[in-house]
Amino acid sequence: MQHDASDRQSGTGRLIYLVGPSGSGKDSLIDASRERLAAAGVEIARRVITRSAEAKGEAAHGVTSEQFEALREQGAFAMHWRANGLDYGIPLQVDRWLAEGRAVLVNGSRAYLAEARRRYPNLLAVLVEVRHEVLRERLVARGRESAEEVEQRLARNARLQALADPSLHVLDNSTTLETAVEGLFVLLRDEGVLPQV
Ligand SMILES: Nc1ncnc2c1ncn2[C@@H]1O[C@H](COP(=O)(O)OP(=O)(O)O)[C@@H](O)[C@H]1O
Ligand SMILES: O=P(O)(O)OC[C@H]1O[C@H](OP(=O)(O)OP(=O)(O)O)[C@H](O)[C@@H]1O
Repeated sequence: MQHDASDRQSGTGRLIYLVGPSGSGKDSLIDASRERLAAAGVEIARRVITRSAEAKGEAAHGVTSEQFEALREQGAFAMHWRANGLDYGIPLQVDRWLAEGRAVLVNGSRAYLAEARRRYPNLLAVLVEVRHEVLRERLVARGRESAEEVEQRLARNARLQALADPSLHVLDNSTTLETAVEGLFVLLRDEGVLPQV
């Protein structure tokens, strides 16, 4: 049967919707926080992406466009969007975790934020930000995209920055990853996702 996530209740758990420009450090922050998040009972959604399997530095599940389309038709995704010439899907498992009352962290898209909020009205939106000059350096240093793709990502960032959502909680990752991890945990405690220590 085909599912449409908009038909479903979002459950009682809290969705942590992490966004930010490509290269701002979302994946790095998630990786660096993984053990502490697990210990705190926060689940992390594994994205499905039509990115080639050789792509470096990605903890996502890589599929072909045909496989992605088949999964979408089967209703395998709680959310999905297209950006940077790629399809991204968030597995339906997220809704099961939320229904169990668990907090779930998702590496999301800024362009999809309004739709995500419509589906999960109590989501916590967190924006990972870095200074502009740092962003270019990090994208180039990551070495995953071509020079043209890096420019396209920077241009997309400039466009999306203009649409900044005032409800976003900003987390700076211009300095060390440890500082950003600490900031994430402070935010999760301040927002009541995790208990105060
Ligand atoms: N605080 C940081 N200091 C230095 N390098 C970082 C930091 N955070 C991320 N990076 C590096 O920047 C690049 C982009 O990070 P990544 O996590 O892939 O970003 P995103 O998932 O947002 O696209 C990677 O090469 C990563 O190792
Ligand atoms: O609408 P935007 O906020 O621009 O986001 C669009 C997509 O780009 C980012 O993924 P990307 O493939 O760049 O993954 P990465 O940045 O985590 O490597 C982000 O995780 C979204 O899936």
